[in-house]
Amino acid sequence: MSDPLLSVRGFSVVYDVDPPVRAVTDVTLELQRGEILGLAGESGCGKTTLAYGVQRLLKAPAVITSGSVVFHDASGEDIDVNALDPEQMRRFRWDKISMVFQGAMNALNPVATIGAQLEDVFEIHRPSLTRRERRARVAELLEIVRVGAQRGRSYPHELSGGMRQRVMIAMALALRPQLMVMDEPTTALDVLVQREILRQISQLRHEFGFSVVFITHDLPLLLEISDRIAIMREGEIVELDTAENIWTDPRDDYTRTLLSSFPRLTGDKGVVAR
Ligand SMILES: Nc1ncnc2c1ncn2[C@@H]1O[C@H](COP(=O)(O)OP(=O)(O)OP(=O)(O)O)[C@@H](O)[C@H]1O
Repeated sequence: MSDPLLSVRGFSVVYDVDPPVRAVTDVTLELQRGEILGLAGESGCGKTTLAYGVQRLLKAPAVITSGSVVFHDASGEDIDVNALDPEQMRRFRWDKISMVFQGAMNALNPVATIGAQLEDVFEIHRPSLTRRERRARVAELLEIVRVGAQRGRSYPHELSGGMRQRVMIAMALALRPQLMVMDEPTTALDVLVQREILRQISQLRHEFGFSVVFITHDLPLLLEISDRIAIMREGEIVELDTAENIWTDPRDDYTRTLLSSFPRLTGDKGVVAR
């Protein structure tokens, strides 16, 4: 049954430079509640522009030239993202969406403990919580992402890259968003750590019920983790289907070309259980 979280219709973005770059052209897609949607395509095809554009996170020279974005809130309300004023937009982003970037782990403050940084999120965005409640939430989050509550007292440099990226995921989960956008979130990590984190994200979204838009060049990884995959080429979505169908029965020539460029895809499918 269809239960969309986000409906994007006819969405286009142009970078107003000379000559103009049509980065995203007439994209229409529906993201389902609780699903992991992979965005795949070679460098420069417009993945990041699309993912940031629908949250209105792009700055000049980017111009959204057409399209609508509707967020179907868990409360039942439909939010027309284009109609929000800047203050409403800011609150919407914090309450409903979170983002994890490549190298986000390096954005942690080196002179504050992990626990203090997580507590800050609650202090700012959930001011009604008592200190005790904040601490309990932080401990719980650190357990959820398997960093361990006792690590709250550690400074970022005392943790491995994988641990720090888990802390960033904890931070992204803190306010219980309905959508998590992950832009190459694990690219800087070694393959085993990457797998372990992805397996966990997949489990967490079942538990918490959020949807994920997962952006990466790594199509084999997307085939493992995604429910559906959108293949982008030169700003357009050329194919959008279940990971299964993209893997076994790709319809578009470009999808086939992209699949054949990954030698890893000749063997068995990987280990990330969806
Ligand atoms: N600030 C900018 N000014 C002009 N053109 C830009 C700007 N940012 C991106 N572009 C162009 O827009 C197109 C889409 O870029 P985008 O970063 O969205 O692609 P991508 O698929 O996310 O690439 P990557 O995987 O390398 O991040 C590219 O042709 C890029 O050169």
